[in-house]
Amino acid sequence: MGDQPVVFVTGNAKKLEEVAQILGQKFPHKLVSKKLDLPEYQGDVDFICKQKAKAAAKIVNGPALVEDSCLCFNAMGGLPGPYIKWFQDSLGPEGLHRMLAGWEDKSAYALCTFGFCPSPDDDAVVLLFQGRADGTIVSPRGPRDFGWDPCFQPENYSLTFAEMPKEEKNKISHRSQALAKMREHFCN
Ligand SMILES: O=P(O)(O)OP(=O)(O)OP(=O)(O)OC[C@H]1O[C@@H](n2cnc3c(O)ncnc32)[C@H](O)[C@@H]1O
Ligand SMILES: [Mg+2]
Repeated sequence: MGDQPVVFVTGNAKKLEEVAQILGQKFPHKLVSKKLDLPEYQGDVDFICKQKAKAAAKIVNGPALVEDSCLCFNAMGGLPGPYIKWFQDSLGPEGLHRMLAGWEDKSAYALCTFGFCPSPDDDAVVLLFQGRADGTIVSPRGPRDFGWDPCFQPENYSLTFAEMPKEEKNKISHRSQALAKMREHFCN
């Protein structure tokens, strides 16, 4: 990989903001970002992240980092899962909460998977780092600046992700847990 910078490719400004806040200087490689909407692949999350990371590495023609976030409702066998973006865009946090109206089980988990692809070569091996936060889907509370944060209340907390100070979310979130694993890998 040499001294080439790692390019974090995402079309989501809020994701990028959190990644920068969480990682800070604690990453041994130079990390830059590129705002670009990659295809929304279908399949299980590992497959999606591998495809996404390979596509990104080809676009930037070098080492690339991507991330895919799922929101999984236990009552629905893990759906919407990787398809949450479309549900979030069409229904918003109210609609997501209402989707579970017919179910007693409101539990859910957020899954964040980073995919690191070291090169644009077809046979490049993608590394995955995953973090998970368990919680409950509640009637939305708090600012509306990031996706489904207003309707996700993490386990053992009385505030939704949206109501929490950013530093608090970043201590416990699916994203921070995935990044902790990634840091461990690259710093060892
Ligand atoms: O370009 P990429 O990185 O793919 O960015 P995206 O916005 O398309 O993101 P995903 O494909 O991973 O879809 C995840 C959806 O969940 C939302 N989301 C992701 N992380 C979140 C978080 O921590 N809190 C609230 N909403 C989140 C995000 O806004 C999307 O609507
Ligand atoms: Mg996406």
